[in-house]
Amino acid sequence: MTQKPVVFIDGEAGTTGLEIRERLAPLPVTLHSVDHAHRKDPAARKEAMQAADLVVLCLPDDASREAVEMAAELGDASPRILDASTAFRTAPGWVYGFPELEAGQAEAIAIAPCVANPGCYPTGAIALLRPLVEAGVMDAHYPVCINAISGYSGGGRSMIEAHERDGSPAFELYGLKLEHKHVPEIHQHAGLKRRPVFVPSVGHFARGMIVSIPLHLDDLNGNVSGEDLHNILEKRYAGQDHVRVLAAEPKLSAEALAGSDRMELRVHANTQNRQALLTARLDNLGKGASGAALQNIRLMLGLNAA
Ligand SMILES: NC(=O)C1=CN([C@@H]2O[C@H](COP(=O)(O)OP(=O)(O)OC[C@H]3O[C@@H](n4cnc5c(N)ncnc54)[C@H](OP(=O)(O)O)[C@@H]3O)[C@@H](O)[C@H]2O)C=CC1
Ligand SMILES: CC(=O)N[C@@H](CCC(=O)OP(=O)(O)O)C(=O)O
Repeated sequence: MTQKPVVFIDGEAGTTGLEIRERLAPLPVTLHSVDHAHRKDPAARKEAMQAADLVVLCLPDDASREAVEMAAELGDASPRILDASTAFRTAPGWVYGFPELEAGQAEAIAIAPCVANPGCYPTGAIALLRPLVEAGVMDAHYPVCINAISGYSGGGRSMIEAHERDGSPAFELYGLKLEHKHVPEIHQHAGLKRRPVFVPSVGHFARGMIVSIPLHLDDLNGNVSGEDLHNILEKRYAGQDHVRVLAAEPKLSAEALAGSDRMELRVHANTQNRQALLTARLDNLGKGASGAALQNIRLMLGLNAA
């Protein structure tokens, strides 16, 4: 009998770590943990890394960078790494953990030593934009503006605690310096040459997300209709379990996919006004974090039949 691969989740008590742990429970892997009291003890974490085939980092960015340095010090005993933070998503040498990104991406993830799990907002934005840029319909210099709303679990333990006490706003725009940490990732992996404007917001609901991108159809190439955009996305994601391209709806609730690992893409168009709105709906903790992490873990450990 072959041995089960050993997985260590560094940050397993956090919001993302706990969700990954739950999703791993039914899979043929051995989970290696560090005693809660020692969860920030570098020596204990390094020992756990040494015992693991795969380390999943569910930590703030700086702690992730430290963990990667720690793993590198193990030399030949260094485990493979899946990082859920923002730290390495545009870093050379790291594979971007979005299996649906393009042909060959899932295969690249399967053999990569280091994989960066995508951000929640970028997952929606890149899924909508990249196929249009690659099809030549959207110029890479198009002035893209992205609006998004997330459930408060997107802000991790501290934001969850703040919202679950009294007094958190029902709806809040943030990132108003227009330098949110996800912009470089969207810019690079969507294939854009011009930096997009990104306006995130958070609502007083636990989980769920909508990313929406308004477009002027006359500023796209090839005199395209909303139906053409839908067809490009539909063809691109045909056969993908986690990404569905669906018909436009009159209304969208951000919470509808809470608890799911799927993402829904739609094109809402007004033919007469030559305008369209692209939308991606997902769970920030599902396809936006732990669900995507599980897709990557399965690929990295060859567990897709399990
Ligand atoms: N929440 C979300 O929707 C998403 C989050 N992510 C990313 O996942 C990562 C984790 O986020 P999230 O789970 O939300 O955050 P949380 O704050 O909920 O969890 C972070 C965990 O890391 C622990 N931790 C902090 N510093 C260290 C350290 N030096 N060594 C070991 N453990 C440490 C924390 O412990 P303690 O609480 O005791 O300090 C906590 O358990 C972040 O990089 C985030 O960007 C990615 C996609 C979506
Ligand atoms: C509501 C909220 O605060 N959301 C977080 C994004 C979620 C996150 O930190 O995760 P990833 O970078 O790993 O996707 C933020 O805007 O910083």
